Amino acid sequence: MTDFTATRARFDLPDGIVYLDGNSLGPLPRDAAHRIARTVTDEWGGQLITAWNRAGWMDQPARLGDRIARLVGAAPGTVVVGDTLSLKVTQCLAAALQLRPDRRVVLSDSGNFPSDLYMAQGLLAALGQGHELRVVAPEDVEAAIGPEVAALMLTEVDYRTGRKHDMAALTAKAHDVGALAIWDLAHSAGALPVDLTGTGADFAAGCTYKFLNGGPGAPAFVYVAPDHQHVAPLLSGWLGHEAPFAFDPDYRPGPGISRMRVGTPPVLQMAALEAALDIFDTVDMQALRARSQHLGDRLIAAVEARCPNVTLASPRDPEARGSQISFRHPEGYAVMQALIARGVVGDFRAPDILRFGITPLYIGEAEIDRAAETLADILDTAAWDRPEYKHRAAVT
Ligand SMILES: Cc1ncc(COP(=O)(O)O)c(C=O)c1O
Ligand SMILES: Nc1c(O)cccc1C(=O)C[C@H](N)C(=O)O
Repeated sequence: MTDFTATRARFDLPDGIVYLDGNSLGPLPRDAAHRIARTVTDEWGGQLITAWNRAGWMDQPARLGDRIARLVGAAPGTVVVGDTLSLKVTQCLAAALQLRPDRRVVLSDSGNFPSDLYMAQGLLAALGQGHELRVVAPEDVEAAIGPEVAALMLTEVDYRTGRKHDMAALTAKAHDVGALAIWDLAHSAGALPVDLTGTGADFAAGCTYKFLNGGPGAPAFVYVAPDHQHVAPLLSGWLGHEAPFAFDPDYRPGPGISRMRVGTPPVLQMAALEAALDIFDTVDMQALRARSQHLGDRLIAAVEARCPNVTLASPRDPEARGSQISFRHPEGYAVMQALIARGVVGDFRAPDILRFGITPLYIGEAEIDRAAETLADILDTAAWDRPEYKHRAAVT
């Protein structure tokens, strides 16, 4: 059982706001400010350099990794936090290619987040071994998994539509042809149950500032299946070294997942993430999923009943989507600005997608209903049709 009234009380949300953008940046856990203040004042201020040992800063990436491991169905010692998701995906891809030296194709899909594709392009070019990044439509991925594929590199939940891949089936298909599977869990971790061990995923990475609520700039996490932890890391930074404080000029990878560390961990961000993960300690991910599906269905039903000019962009089947609902409208950007002006915060993704994150830890039926009613009113009255709502900001 999960008490969602209790989890709601653990977030500091502005009054009057319906926050449906936790799929991009989670809100502030109430304990985070206090936890960061304590890290700043008692640890940084009071303990200075000794805090790396006394306050446990140096081991925090592994401790937080183990806490995230529980949420993504991974064993202790298989997850570590640090760096950004773009970098962690790159490390995963490099490791997978090292394990499949005779193959030259990396298979991904057009629903993947562009940064993953960009990083793959950069890595493959730098390797200079003639690898091809093959990008197919999401629905064509399964058929495209063939014996030439070294690695399947996918984001489980599409950032635009919320469409969810079948991680177990695609990983199994990849393994059938001798390929490895890398999963980006940016829109999965903290949003729905993930079973990295059970699906046999080879590598995975995710960010902690979305559904996990670790705050802007919170570090990413990376998962390496136990069988692959012997691979030499692409980014051979000193904190992934076997003995960082030996200051040996030659790199020797550290044991297990520790070799996926690169450099100095973000101590203040980790303090915030720790506070966010405390909330997840009280959460049953199956209960979270059930409530997310119910709230998503409710939003779809309310919007479709009242807003004939928007079309559903997410799968109608709750099992086939993650924890966001997207709709299309030709004036989506202006409509979203009008919604935000009325306190309903979602976001927009080009060319025409209105995105609403469904986050049961702090969103309930009342917020879903208010969002749908506000959207209907904005569309009925064309309240979006104002120049100030059409002017695009740098960050959308
Ligand atoms: C699916 C996905 N992958 C990768 C990224 C990039 O993450 P980062 O900016 O932390 O590198 C994002 C979001 O920014 C994302 O949604
Ligand atoms: N990481 C972000 C940022 O630094 C600024 C604005 C947005 C983001 C995001 O995470 C976007 C997100 N990946 C998305 O799904 O669109």
